[in-house]
Amino acid sequence: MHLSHLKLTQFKNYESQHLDFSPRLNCFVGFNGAGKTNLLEAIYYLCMSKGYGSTVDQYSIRHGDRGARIGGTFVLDDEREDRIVVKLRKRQRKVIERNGTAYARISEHVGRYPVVIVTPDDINLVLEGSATRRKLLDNSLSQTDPQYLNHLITYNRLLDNRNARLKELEGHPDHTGLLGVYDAQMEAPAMYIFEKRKEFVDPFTELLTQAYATISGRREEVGLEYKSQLLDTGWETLLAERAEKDRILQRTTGGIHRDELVFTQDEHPLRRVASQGQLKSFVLSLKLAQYRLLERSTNRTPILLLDDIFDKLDHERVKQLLGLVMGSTFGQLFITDTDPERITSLISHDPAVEWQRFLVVDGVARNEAEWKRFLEEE
Ligand SMILES: Nc1ncnc2c1ncn2[C@@H]1O[C@H](COP(=O)(O)OP(=O)(O)OP(=O)(O)O)[C@@H](O)[C@H]1O
Repeated sequence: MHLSHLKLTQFKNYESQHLDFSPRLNCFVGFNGAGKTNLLEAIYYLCMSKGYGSTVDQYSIRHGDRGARIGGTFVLDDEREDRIVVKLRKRQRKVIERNGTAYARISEHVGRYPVVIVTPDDINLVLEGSATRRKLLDNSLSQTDPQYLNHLITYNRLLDNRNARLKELEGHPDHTGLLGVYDAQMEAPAMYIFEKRKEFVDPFTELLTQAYATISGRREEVGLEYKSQLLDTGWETLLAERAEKDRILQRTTGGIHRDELVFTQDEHPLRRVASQGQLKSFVLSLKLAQYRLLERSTNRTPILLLDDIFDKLDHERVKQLLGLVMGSTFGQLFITDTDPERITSLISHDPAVEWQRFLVVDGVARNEAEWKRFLEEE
């Protein structure tokens, strides 16, 4: 599977942009702030129906405009084409269409066109709080199981309602029984998510170990452990045990929103024992394991987006990573770089790799032939 075409209208710093891509490697080259990452973001929108990280839909609309449109054509393995359009409008629900028909639920879209993004911020998977690691779980499982995403959306909505109710009560007992209603409604989504997260760990760890050995060539054994309050107790008991604490703290202290993934190196907490280099290798391995897991579960080759890897990763690791992902077992790649020569020198030794380089200047991206024509016409 690959993305053959991208069409942007009023998206971030792009007014109007059409791009045709290579099925293998595509590089976006340009100065800082030119709009390279915005192109990766647009591709991510097409696959995941949203931007990555903390991107907010409203801020993806070009300043001063009232709406944005991202259109893309995916070519599937049997040569069929799927046309996807994401429409963002100020203060309105976003609409996603597949071959001209809008989805009733956006969760029906996620997972059809699997994607993995590698960014310098990935190091936060190790350094920051547990929410970033739950996102890794949720991102992977949402792409492989539409039910998972539906349950997650339901759970988060009920959790918000429950927390709002606890605040409203200001530490007093709930005589209306509303909290009990939320508790009962949360059980099915919570247990579904818990079971899926538990099942995720073993196959993922195996892929992680393989990826780490390839990237680092080292002997340390890396792993991960899933921690959940639900491993020790059932849903009803958990909430009953925490009822008093919840009332006093005015928030929900038990549930799958408190789950944690613990990363280990030779059975020690990774963060405590790993060197900087080992941390970076580990984080890349997480993403490559995610890639393989998605490939296996969706039966499609995911799209791989590599953002800013040259500026933040050391040269050796970048070389190793590129050598790996340009191999025949990977699919379509999109890479950003500020230096037009660097990427060329790294990949030009492999004539088998079909690639396309785009120069990005202030919200305009063109391949080399297009730039030449444009400059001749000027
Ligand atoms: N909603 C928006 N409307 C207009 N411009 C926007 C909008 N959101 C972001 N931008 C602009 O997009 C540019 C940032 O683009 P992007 O992050 O893609 O740059 P980049 O080429 O990846 O840079 P770097 O090399 O620094 O990562 C900035 O100039 C920013 O002002």
